[in-house]
Amino acid sequence: MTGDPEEGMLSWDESVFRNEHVFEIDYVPETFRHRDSQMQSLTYALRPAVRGSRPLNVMVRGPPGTGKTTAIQKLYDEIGAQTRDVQTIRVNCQVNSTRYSVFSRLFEGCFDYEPPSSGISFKKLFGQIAEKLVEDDRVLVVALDDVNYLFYENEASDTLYSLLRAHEEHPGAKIGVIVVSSDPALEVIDALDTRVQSVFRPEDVYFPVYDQPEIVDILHERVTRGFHDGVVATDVLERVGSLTAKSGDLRVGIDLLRRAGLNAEMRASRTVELEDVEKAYETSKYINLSRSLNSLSENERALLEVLVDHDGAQAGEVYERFSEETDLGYTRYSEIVNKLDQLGLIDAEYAEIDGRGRSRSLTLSYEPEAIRERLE
Ligand SMILES: Nc1ncnc2c1ncn2[C@@H]1O[C@H](COP(=O)(O)OP(=O)(O)OP(=O)(O)O)[C@@H](O)[C@H]1O
Repeated sequence: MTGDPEEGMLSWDESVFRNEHVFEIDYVPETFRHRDSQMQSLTYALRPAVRGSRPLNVMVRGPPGTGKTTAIQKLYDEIGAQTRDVQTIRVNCQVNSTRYSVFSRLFEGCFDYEPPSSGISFKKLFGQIAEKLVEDDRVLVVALDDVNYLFYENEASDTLYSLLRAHEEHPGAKIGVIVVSSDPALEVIDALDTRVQSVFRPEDVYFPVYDQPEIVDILHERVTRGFHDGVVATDVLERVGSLTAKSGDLRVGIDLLRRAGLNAEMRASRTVELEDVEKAYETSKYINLSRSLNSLSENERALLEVLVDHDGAQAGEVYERFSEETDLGYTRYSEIVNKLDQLGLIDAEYAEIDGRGRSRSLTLSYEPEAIRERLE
């Protein structure tokens, strides 16, 4: 960047940011407003754990970017400040999407090191975790964050069943489960096997999308902490709020602020202007898409790549192209189609084809170009 001594211009070693870190993905906000009733319900459910008893199980639901993960983090911090007798672990099911890998993560949380990489049976893995809990007389609270991913892999029922029946196979083991789902189309309870339904009666805690005034209020605090005084004027913040309210995903707003700040710096400006926000929105509005794409396996991405060039084609035709790229059979292919559909990346709709019965047509939910760019 070229230095410019003019009034209102940034010199090369200046920044509009006071603390850019507050816009990063892993930043835990100091204050957590507009979620009092949800925090109360969660506290109520987990209180028994602090007294050494098994807590109530909880089902947390709500669209992406509505504060579910942050609520769990806040709660875990509060519990940690109260007692050492509760082991709290958050499992990101986007990353750990099978029962075995969920329990590997629990093992790591309990022992502070990873389970042997040579691989031990699930039974052993589970046994060691349970033994450790009983030995240390600790209650385990497991949050299965983005649990919808376990459903997409057909692993949810087995995972929950093991967790919920732990005390039967391992007397004295006390485990509470918080399942967190961000898929509005997923009826968590209905999607579980009946054997799990009969033992899983969770407290329901719902996180609705924030409305625009709430979004502006929350983002105002980020602006104060993240930018120098006077960098973001009220009308600019209001614009960020209204763009964010379109999806209700707070991540869009946080990303928007950061990118708009960078755009201002690019112009060597001391203030963020509306044009910086509009330009940033072209990228920030896809933040959820980028997140979903990052969680995909190679085969899942390969299918999307085929679809970018065959948007709207029939499933059979797409399979032909897909099988040229991979050696997967039709059953596995169908499973991937279903997963991409559930993730909201594609729309797989049955349609009549003349004289040939029903077939699915596969349509991308985003512009093909937006997907192509983000797959590269
Ligand atoms: N009330 C709030 N106050 C301050 N920041 C918030 C608040 N709610 C959410 N955030 C911020 O918004 C971002 C998204 O929140 P979070 O990850 O908790 O959402 P989520 O509901 O778990 O999303 P997903 O379902 O996609 O995992 C985070 O950066 C978080 O810090």
